[in-house]
Amino acid sequence: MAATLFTNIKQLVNVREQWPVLRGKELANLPCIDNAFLLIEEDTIVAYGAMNELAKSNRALPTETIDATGKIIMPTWCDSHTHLVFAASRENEFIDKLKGLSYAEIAARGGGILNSARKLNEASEDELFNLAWGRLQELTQLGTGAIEIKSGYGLTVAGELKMLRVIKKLRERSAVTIKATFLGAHTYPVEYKENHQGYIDLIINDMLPVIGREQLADYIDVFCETGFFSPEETALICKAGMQYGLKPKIHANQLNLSGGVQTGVALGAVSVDHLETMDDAAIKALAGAETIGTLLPTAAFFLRMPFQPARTLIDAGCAIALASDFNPGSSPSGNMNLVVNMSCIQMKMLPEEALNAATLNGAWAMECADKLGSISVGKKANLIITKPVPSLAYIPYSFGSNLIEQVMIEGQWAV
Ligand SMILES: N=CN[C@@H](CCC(=O)O)C(=O)O
Ligand SMILES: [Zn+2]
Repeated sequence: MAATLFTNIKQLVNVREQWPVLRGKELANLPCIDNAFLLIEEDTIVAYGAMNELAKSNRALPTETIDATGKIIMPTWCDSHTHLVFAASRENEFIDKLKGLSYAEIAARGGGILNSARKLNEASEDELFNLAWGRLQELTQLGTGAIEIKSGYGLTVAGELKMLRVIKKLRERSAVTIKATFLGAHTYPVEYKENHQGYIDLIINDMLPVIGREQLADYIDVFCETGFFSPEETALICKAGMQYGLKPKIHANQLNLSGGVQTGVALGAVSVDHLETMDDAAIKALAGAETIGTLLPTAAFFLRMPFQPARTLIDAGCAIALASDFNPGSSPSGNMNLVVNMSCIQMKMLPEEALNAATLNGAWAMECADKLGSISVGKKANLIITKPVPSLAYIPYSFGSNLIEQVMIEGQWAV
């Protein structure tokens, strides 16, 4: 059996025998072992501890020993909110934004999501797969070992199914853990601008039955936002998805107090995501729920919006995850290292809180915490091995540097 032993690890990070979802104060507790060893067999973590316990661990000598002096080893990032499958970048809109147009104004001119939808419907499944595959390889090198990917740039029956089939193929061919989310309710297509119920009927009667039959998605998402889908429409669509076993994960409270958080909580959503615009009622609803609040700071950064109130949410006792929102319109980067940097710098999260939110709570927001998100015996060997670094806090502190030396996904080196 192939085994690898890492020795002399400066710090082994997020080591847990139990891995509950972390909320409030618990987020600041990041268990670590200094001067540690870590043993993996095939694709699985089988032992770890302090170096002085290695002799006692009573294991046969592994086939490979790697000296990790000066380096940190931690679980790979669990990025629980992305739109990784898209046909083309949108840097022209970026220029429009630099010239002063708002996100809503660009959307009203047929840009934004509708622009991506036009291009996606013209692209072939193979083209979309190849583009998404390239992005996934890049993100793996940046330490992402689990990722959620949404549809939502099709907005037609054929387009939405094409996106979900691309995600299915990515899942079949990649060792990265991938979860698929159906986001047919991302916006109203032009032809349904005055006929919202018609598009909702298309989602419920024509898209969901095929998605259910072919098991193309794990989750259902709705962009619950003023000018997009109302809380009532969101609930209707999510309930229809739930009939096919899809659990809700909702775009909520990005641009306005949309009611998305309360709607998501009432539906028992796995997560409500974005949360740039929160009031006391939304914070209270989230704090009292199992639902995870997923913060997407790079989207707030790119759109020059106020950052999510991470401190207030944590102090209120919410469970917080961090994700990239990688998409061509509002977050054209899937770099989770940057997400973690930005969460500390702009949202005042402590390094420990940000690392927990981007690993274990991200895994919970994709319901894969039984296999990923911490260094635990029996979990997958999905590991980030850093370059030599002075301390853990150096990771969010030194923004812009690539501190990752190697990434392991299910026991194999990512190349
Ligand atoms: N807010 C809605 N959806 C995406 C943006 C999509 C786009 O602009 O293409 C988001 O999460 O930010
Ligand atoms: Zn999104």
